[in-house]
Amino acid sequence: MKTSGASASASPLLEADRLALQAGERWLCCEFSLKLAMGECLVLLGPNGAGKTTLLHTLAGLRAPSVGTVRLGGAPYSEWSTLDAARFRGVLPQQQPDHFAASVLESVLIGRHPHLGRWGWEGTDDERIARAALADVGLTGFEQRDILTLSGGERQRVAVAALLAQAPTLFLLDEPLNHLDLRYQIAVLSLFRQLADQGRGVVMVLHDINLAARFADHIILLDGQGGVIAGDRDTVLQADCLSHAFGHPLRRFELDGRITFVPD
Ligand SMILES: Nc1ncnc2c1ncn2[C@@H]1O[C@H](COP(=O)(O)OP(=O)(O)OP(=O)(O)O)[C@@H](O)[C@H]1O
Repeated sequence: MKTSGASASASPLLEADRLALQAGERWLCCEFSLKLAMGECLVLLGPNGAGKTTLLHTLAGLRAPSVGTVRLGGAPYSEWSTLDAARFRGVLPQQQPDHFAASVLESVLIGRHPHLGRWGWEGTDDERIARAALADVGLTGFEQRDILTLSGGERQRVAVAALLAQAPTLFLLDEPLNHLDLRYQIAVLSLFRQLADQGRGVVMVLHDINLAARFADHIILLDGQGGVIAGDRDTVLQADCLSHAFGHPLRRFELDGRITFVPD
């Protein structure tokens, strides 16, 4: 069981060593390594089916790597208890499955479960944290709404609020911008960027290259044919690499100091 906060805080939040991933018969990516420190944001980019979700799930400890190792806070997932891992890293899935009616507040309070005491009751502190998380995603006033009545974007923001309430050190986000309009795309990415700047770590799958250019420190670009380019944002975000990976020509512009890629 991983319980040593001291060693977890001294190590990189996340490390992958000589990682390679396979789905069925197909190799999604050749061997590569990564390290994510506190304060950093890593974006996973690539075309549909390239293996971004598979990679995110592997980094989250939800599936074993085909080759190589993953270490969370300095230790392999096998040394973490489920509860300690849930306190240290939180995952935003690509889809939010809702099978039962529940209030928005109850749904966000699920994020507090790894922190509850022995009897599993949520206290006033948990409720305060959940309400603050709802405020962070612009959903104050939605607390008593049935989750099944929400729009797609509202539901996505509830999922983000539940993850904020979980308050992990490392956030792993699979397409966090799903269903969000332009304003909330920027708001949600700014929120996670701020959390990274305050010392957390963020790994996220994005489809928008320009938002990746704006918010990432590091990029892993999967080309869909097993190729991987991993490195600093400015090293990886080159028009030729991106055009090759996405199978469509892109041009790079600099506008008011901001890098922008435009498809031909
Ligand atoms: N059990 C399996 N057997 C065969 N292929 C699989 C299996 N599981 C996943 N795949 C394939 O692995 C590939 C990677 O899937 P993944 O969901 O990681 O891609 P992605 O980059 O996140 O794609 P998207 O952008 O479409 O969400 C896909 O082509 C998928 O069909």
